[in-house]
Amino acid sequence: MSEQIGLFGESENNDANEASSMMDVSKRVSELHHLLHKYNHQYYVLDDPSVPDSEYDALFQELKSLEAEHPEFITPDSPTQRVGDKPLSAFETVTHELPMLSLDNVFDESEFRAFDQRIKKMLGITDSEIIEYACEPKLDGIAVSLLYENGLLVRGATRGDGTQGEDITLNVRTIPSIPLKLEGEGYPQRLEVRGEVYMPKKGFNRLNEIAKAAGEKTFVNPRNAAAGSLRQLDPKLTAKRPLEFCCYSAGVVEGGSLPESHYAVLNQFKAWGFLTNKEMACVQGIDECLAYYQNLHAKRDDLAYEIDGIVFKVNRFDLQKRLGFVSRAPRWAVAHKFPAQEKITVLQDVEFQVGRTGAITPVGRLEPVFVGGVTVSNVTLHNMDEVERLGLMIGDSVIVRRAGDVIPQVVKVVEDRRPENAVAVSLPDDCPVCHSEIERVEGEAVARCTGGLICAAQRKQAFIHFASRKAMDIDGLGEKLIEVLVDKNMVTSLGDLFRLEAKDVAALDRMGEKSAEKLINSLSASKQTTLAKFLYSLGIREVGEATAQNLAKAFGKLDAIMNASMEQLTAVEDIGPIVAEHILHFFENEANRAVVTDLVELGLAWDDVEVLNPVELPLNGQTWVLTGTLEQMSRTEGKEKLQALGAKVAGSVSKKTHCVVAGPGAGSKLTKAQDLGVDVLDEAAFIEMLNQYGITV
Ligand SMILES: NC(=O)c1ccc[n+]([C@@H]2O[C@H](COP(=O)([O-])OP(=O)(O)OC[C@H]3O[C@@H](n4cnc5c(N)ncnc54)[C@H](O)[C@@H]3O)[C@@H](O)[C@H]2O)c1
Ligand SMILES: [Zn+2]
Repeated sequence: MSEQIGLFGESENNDANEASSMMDVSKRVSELHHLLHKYNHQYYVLDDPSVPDSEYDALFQELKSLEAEHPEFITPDSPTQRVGDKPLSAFETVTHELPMLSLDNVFDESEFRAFDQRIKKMLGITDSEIIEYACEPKLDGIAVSLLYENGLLVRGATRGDGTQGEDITLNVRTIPSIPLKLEGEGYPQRLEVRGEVYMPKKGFNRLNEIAKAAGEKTFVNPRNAAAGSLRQLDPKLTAKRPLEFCCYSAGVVEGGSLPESHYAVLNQFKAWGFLTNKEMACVQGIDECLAYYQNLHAKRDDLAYEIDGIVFKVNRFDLQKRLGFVSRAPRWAVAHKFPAQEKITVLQDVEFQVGRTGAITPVGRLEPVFVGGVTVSNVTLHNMDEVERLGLMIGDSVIVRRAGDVIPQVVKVVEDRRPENAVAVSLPDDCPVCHSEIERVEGEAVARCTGGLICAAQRKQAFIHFASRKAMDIDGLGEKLIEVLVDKNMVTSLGDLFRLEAKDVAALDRMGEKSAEKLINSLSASKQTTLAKFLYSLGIREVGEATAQNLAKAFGKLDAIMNASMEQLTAVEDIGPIVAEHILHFFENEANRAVVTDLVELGLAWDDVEVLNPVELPLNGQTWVLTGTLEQMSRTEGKEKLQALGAKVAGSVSKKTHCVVAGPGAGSKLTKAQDLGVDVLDEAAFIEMLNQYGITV
């Protein structure tokens, strides 16, 4: 470059430009060193990467091309010159007798063809000649070396920094596919077998489900799960993890010999009891390699384990020997990577959707990102527990994963990229569709709209349930007809059904005068019902037939149920605090009450049943929230005491909250209470109040 600039003769200016551009390069190179060292440490040592591989690979490629243009910046400690990272001293150190290297990557066909050409050039063969390649899936796990002496497994080690790894003998011994003793005969006295320890997808999903259910940290992907599981200090933990080992090369060989080609060696290993990959093949030339790549790419999602590309190796050992190595990788092999399944993007917003059953689902709006073969711009965040578990804020950079046909997921927040103006995600107080209050029952992950009867998002479901056989049993009013009536806005509220006129119904597709007449008649006949059926037909959450009957028997009158307190409701057979809370929420909603009144005015009727005497309680009609840690009692105990006084205990603060009890460590709920001007009690004041009502702690 300097020569060229010199030729143009614009020396002074260009020298200055060049100097400053060299400064820029130098600065960027050291930035890249810093970042890649950090990511290496997180990935190889901590088994907890903060960025996806695609991000790492892009930075690595950037450094490689800067170094290619400016070789003066290549230093021995550059990440491009090294393998992995030095492991921690938690395990004994193993010095590899032969270094364990990495692989060069290519990302597209032209880079791959360039690799083939480079090899041919080095071997001094013409372009028309063909090289034999061994093809294997690139298993996404962790490289392991196994040493056998006289056929017995004597040592297992991680790759570490390629020169020194960790002694994980006790851990590898727990992996069923690793033979403790070689089968058959003819093996060298000392034999090092290398391969990948990985976690098949099924086991990975199960492991994460268990962790999620326990509210624990989940693994981002099977690779990190495998690495984390293998490097447990307690081999009993490793033994519980579903790990597999698949061999892919030999290391040290003494006191014996191996076949002359890579493919033959792997087949020999298989005969000695190792698992080899079923997909491996030996092909002639680059075009067959590309066909193999396409074929396996198409099968990628159906494989039982995760792969992130294909490894192609020159099959003949004599050729491998002539090609040799560069600092961190052999020249005779390359990994052709698949498009990334994990990418970083920005969470621009979180919106809340209402499902057919009223479930409120937070949905992340993403800066569109191409991942796993599609552009993803929305991602379900499932529920608020999940949002909290991930620690998500709007504005965050997040890792989005889309593997196979599994729906895209946010798997992690890239914490050190959180902008200063990041905004907490909070559940709205009201349903975005009908503006009814959203309830989030303590202990339940899913929040719901309480406007069951009036919420357009839930309307069809509400009508279908209302008309069903065990509810109002309206003959001739099936799901299809309901869909049409709702879509045409002929009914919006349940009462509208009884205002339908035969002539309007008869005008609908596939309805004649006769069937319209029949429908109107059965609607009118259904009006005489029982209190239990009527209650059931309202579709209150978790109020099934039996609960509806118990309610009817216990209260006798609809009014009494509509105004019942927590204490009265939980006194009813089989009604616990959660169901009681659903009933309370339902009838607290003015719109729901209006629908019920409308139906009664339209003539829905039933005979009264004998009544229980209601009890009045001091906190009837009040909603309380507990947050932070209580020291004199558990949160559950606090909740039970409040309920015993007739209060409802909710999981989130809204303007309808009567009072918040805040212990140490209270966070966003306390802030929200203060913002809304809701009363706040500390634990001492709370206990004092309980005492006043005769409840001792
Ligand atoms: N996300 C991060 O922060 C982060 C950090 C460091 C590295 N990485 C990822 O790791 C890669 C570099 O890791 P690497 O140095 O282990 O190299 P590599 O994964 O690119 O390739 C070498 C490794 O491939 C594995 N492998 C799987 N199947 C194989 C087969 N059939 N034959 C031979 N080897 C096979 C072996 O473990 C071997 O050590 C990067 O490309 C990047 O994607 C990510
Ligand atoms: Zn709603």
